[in-house]
Amino acid sequence: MPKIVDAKVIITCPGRNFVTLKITCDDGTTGVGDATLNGRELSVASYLTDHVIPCLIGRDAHRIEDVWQYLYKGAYWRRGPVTMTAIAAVDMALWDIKGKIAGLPVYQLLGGASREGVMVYGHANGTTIEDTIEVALDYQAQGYKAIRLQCGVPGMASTYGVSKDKYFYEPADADLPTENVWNTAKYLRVVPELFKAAREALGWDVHLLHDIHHRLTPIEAGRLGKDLEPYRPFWLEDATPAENQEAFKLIRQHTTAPLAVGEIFNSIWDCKDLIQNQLIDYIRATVVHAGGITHLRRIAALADLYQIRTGCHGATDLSPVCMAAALHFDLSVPNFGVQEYMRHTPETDAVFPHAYTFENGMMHPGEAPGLGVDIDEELAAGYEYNRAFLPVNRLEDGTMYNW
Ligand SMILES: O=C(O)C(=O)C[C@H](O)[C@H](O)CO
Ligand SMILES: [Mg+2]
Repeated sequence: MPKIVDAKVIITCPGRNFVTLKITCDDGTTGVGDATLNGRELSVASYLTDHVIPCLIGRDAHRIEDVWQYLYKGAYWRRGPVTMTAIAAVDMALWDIKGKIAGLPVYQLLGGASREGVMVYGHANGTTIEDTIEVALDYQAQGYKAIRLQCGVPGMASTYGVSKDKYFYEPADADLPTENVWNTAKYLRVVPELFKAAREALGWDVHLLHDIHHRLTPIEAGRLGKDLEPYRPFWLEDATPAENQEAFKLIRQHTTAPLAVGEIFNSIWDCKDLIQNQLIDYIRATVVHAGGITHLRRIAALADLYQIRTGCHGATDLSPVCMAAALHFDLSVPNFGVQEYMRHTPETDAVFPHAYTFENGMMHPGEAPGLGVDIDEELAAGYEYNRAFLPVNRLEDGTMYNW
């Protein structure tokens, strides 16, 4: 058995913060797992270093399911983003080790490829509708088959999804949270205009997505869904906060726009009712925040019973380690839908050398044994942790709102 003899947490900031777990076995095999929880990074680092790593030393690295159950049930305090991100990091690292020892890419251990490649969507953003369309046209020219459209809202200084850079979206940007301002009525006017312009410019052969980022009430989301139906959206993402899973019933009663939710979910219990009542079409839970490959497969298996497909979150705060793990999962899972792909900066790509590739709107995890991604520790050490927060959002009268 490959015995775990060492594990450590590596924190680095090649343009943004990433937390990585690296596990070493007695035969020298190493595995990596992403443990990044945007804006709350150090809590997971401490959870791993102070509470998980001591329990890993001496264990059989091949017993992935047993280690998962040991960390989940053994914590007593189940679920929650910090716990589940820490478990995910261990899980990813153990799949990486198993693949390396077997001499196989992880997707082969998950049952092999169910498709030739993984369709990804890019994030096209701009201050105005025209700017956004220009970026979307560029994505289309690069071969993207699916594009998420986010534009500024006239009369509002800033909003989710619109960054200073056309191609890199990075919301965590300050030593303390930035304050955004929100006006639902203004937003509801601009998005149908954006989709109308996009269909005129991009045609009908490309999937168009939109992220509402938890900002509408269910009835407002129903209204927006109806307004967008003529433009055939691929999905509306995070239409309303999902703590109350029943809320999605109301949206469903009013629109046939497909619904995607789950990037902040951390366990199957967050989406059980949404799935079993067929209130969504895509589940966006991710490898890093929802308990690793092991738990995400369980969520996907439940979703498959109800013809719900996967659509994993893949923003820049999910490291290349998570991206690699997601691609192995995506390639193998029967009910794959789409994968988000926000490219990382060259500095991040250099710290995390990886085998995955992008070509013509499709990605592939590559054939390297394990996850096919590593961390260059020397390079990582050159980028010191830099505290950053996600923004907060207030209504125009100052009321705290959903970001
Ligand atoms: O990429 C997305 O869909 C997002 O909603 C981005 C998130 O705001 C971001 O990953 C939070 O850390
Ligand atoms: Mg989102």
